[in-house]
Amino acid sequence: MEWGMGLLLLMMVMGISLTWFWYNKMKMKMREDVEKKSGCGVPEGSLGWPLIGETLDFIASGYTSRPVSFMDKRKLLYGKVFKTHLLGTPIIVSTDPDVNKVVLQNHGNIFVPAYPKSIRELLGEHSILQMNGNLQKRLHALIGGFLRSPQLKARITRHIENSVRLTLGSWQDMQLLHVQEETKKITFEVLVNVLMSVGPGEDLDFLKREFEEFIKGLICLPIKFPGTRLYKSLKAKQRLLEMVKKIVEERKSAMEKTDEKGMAKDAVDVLLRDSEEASEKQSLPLDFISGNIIEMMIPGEETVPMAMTLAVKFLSDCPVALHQLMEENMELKKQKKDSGEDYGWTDYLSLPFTQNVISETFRLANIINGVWRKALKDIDIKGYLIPKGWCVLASFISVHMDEEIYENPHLFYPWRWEKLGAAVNNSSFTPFGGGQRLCPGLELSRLEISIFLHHLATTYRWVAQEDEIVYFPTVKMKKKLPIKVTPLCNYRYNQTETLEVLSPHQKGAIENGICTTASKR
Ligand code: HEM
Repeated sequence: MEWGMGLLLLMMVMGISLTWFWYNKMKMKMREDVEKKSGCGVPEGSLGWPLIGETLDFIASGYTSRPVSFMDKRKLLYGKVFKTHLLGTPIIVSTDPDVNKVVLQNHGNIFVPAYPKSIRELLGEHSILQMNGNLQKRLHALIGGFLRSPQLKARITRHIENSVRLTLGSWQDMQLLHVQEETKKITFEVLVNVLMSVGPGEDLDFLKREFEEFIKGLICLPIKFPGTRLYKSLKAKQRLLEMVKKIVEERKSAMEKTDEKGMAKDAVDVLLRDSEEASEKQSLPLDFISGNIIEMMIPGEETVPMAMTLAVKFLSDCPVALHQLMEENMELKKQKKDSGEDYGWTDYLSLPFTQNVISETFRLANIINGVWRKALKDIDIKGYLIPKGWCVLASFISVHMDEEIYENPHLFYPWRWEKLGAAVNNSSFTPFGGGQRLCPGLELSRLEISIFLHHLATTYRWVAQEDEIVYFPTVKMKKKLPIKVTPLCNYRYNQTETLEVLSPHQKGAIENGICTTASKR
């Protein structure tokens, strides 16, 4: 028995040693071949252990308060672009804004999206997030044009306001609430409205339930049989597809019955109209439209509520910024009250400090920390060779946390944007990606967050409980950010211009409406 165990152990050791030897040999050969061909070098770096590479170190850094430490360590050893091995793939990581720019600007002939297998399975090959070439460009232009249009922004502003007011209103009677959960209520409803005009009710609840089940499988083991996570998520996608397809079909037959051509009311309308105008060969099949409507929910579903949650977190930790944001928003609220006018979408986006808070939140939060691409051919960028077939991670977080670009990069300091100028997407600031895949939801996201912050800051004061940001697999608050709120009419400014809590008696004496008591004017 003992002898048998010994032999087994010996065979295992020999097996591992042989694999290691073979692995290194392949690695060297691959590198020599490519370098010989091109005359420039594959970036330096280590591929780590067989199979797992450096994945454990990468994941471990995602559970610390400095997820960028994985990149920083290697940047020091090998330079701004290095190779490693993550999540089962040898990969070249770029922390250099110029290299990232080339990767993002490429028109799909050198770099194509490369998601992990579970994501690929769930998206399907016809998803805008995976497809390449003319069809991606066409879909991107249609959706981007619709989401950026002033008509949509004007209409959706009313909708977002209602949704925000309803949610904030429900906070009055809550002892403790979780910002991460509450903000999702607002943004999911807005997203579904923009994509397919489904309002509150049973259909919305069904979509929310099934969508949550669907996205649980985005990062999981790519094993597909009854009972596995991936299988359950694919089933949820099927149920979602049935419902969305029904909506699309009903809309199409309604369109055929009328010649009326007003403004498209949602993404379903946009895609159906484009199909109607296109020739037979180019028109988009209904299954394709339904699938893409669901897939477009993925980038919008968690990102916006997380940005709102993190803005609340950063502001709670920085009372000076919170005070300035409140002042600015109170001023707008007073103007609107005095003039009796409704808010327009431009009102929300024209508050400079609030916009700087939002940019700083995006820079620090890194909700999408980078994008993965695959090289279709050998390419040399700034003297770094990226060989055909290799994956590239254009790391946004490393650029956003680079102290050569941002002074004190780990500090929440919205005032930096006053010096840096308007936070437009450029190669050093890419929370929404760039190039031909630049997020079409960029402006809508900023508008939603601005409206949320305005109504929050002019309705409540809050105290946040201790909580931490976790960065892996996606950015989240460990405890969903619990806060206690107090309506702002319970406060007023005292002579030292700080807010003080009013007694019930003082409060009762004020008849001037919910927030005017807090205003200094
Ligand atoms: C804070 C909010 C958001 C962030 C940080 C964000 C970030 C991003 C990033 C980085 C990309 C580029 C992916 C790549 O290059 O592979 C992207 C693409 C995309 N986003 Fe967003 N996004 C946000 C909100 C939204 C919203 C609200 C929508 C929809 C209403 C949306 C729809 C899309 C779509 C359809 C794409 C794919 C574009 C294409 O490949 O052509 N996003 N987003």
